[in-house]
Amino acid sequence: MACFLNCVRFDVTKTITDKPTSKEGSVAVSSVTRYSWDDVEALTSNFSRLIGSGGYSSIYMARLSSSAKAALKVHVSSHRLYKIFRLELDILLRLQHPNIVKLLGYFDDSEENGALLLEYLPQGNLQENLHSNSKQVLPWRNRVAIAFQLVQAIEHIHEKCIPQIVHGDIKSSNVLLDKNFNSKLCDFGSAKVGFSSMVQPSAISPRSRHVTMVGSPGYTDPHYLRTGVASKKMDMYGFGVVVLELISGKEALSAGNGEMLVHVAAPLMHEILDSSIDITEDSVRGFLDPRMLRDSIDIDEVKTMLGVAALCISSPPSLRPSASQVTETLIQKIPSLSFLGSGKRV
Ligand SMILES: Nc1ncnc2c1ncn2[C@@H]1O[C@H](COP(=O)(O)OP(=O)(O)OP(=O)(O)O)[C@@H](O)[C@H]1O
Repeated sequence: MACFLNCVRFDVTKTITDKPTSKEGSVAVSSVTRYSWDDVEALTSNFSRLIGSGGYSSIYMARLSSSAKAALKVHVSSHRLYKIFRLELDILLRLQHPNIVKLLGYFDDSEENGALLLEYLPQGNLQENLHSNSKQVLPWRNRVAIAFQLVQAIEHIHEKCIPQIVHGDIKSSNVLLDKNFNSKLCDFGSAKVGFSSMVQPSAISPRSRHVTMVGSPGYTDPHYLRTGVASKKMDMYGFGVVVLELISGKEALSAGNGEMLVHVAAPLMHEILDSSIDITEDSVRGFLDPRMLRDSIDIDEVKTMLGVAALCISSPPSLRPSASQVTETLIQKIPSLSFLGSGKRV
């Protein structure tokens, strides 16, 4: 299992189109509209329908026309949080990828108020879809596709953008789903931009021991927590936790007993990475989300996904795979992903 990702090298064609490298300044932003506050009020019918909320923002339903919906993310008004809005705006203006939420427009008073008009994702976030009892159970094929699309979004920001971007907060509530359950990465308010692989958070200075940590409980890379050094590998750690959520249907941090999924999964992760242990079908099935229809699940695909998760959450970070290595592994080991080329519902 040690060479899990490096052993597989075939000449394959990706099933989802990768846009050419987003060279700095080369992405057309002409289709992004700058709105006035009056426009914002009109688009949201005076903020009449709240569809989501986060630590820094409230998200409202907006209508561009009688049929076209959008989502308006209004950042909390403050001088400090304005910087987060600007960061997210500047990043989204440069990003164009089918698995990253699309920016349609924005409002900016250049002081402390900002809002982003985003494409509307009608199925909400992945966390709700996995953990809310009111939602339909996601079939295995959708879960594999969501992981595949998420890692392609990460590959794009890590390896195909100049300057490169670390998202900084990969978690299931930052993965949105469209009507066909295709995934789109959102929330770039914790991102780090403009370095090749590693950066110290700007809040660290020789004089100050104070560090502004980013990340969410259950998803945060322990290496980052120890060192305060953000890197692409912290995104791969968050991705590994999301893959464990997709396989098990368990929350990254249990609301019931406060247990972390990475701890629950640890014994299985050790077995998966230990090439001397032949992992049994029973132990793999024992970890699967019990709500899924078992008959339709290929156990080798589950083993592949578990192997990816195990490497992504492994420490030290240098042993973790890159996003492109994971993409390649999934393409080679999960042939059913080829259906994604058709753009149809799984
Ligand atoms: N484009 C969208 N379409 C539909 N729902 C959305 C959209 N954008 C955000 N949401 C909903 O709002 C929630 C919060 O969005 P987001 O993560 O961008 O906010 P935040 O303030 O940055 O949150 P955080 O506390 O994670 O930093 C999402 O989990 C999702 O449920």
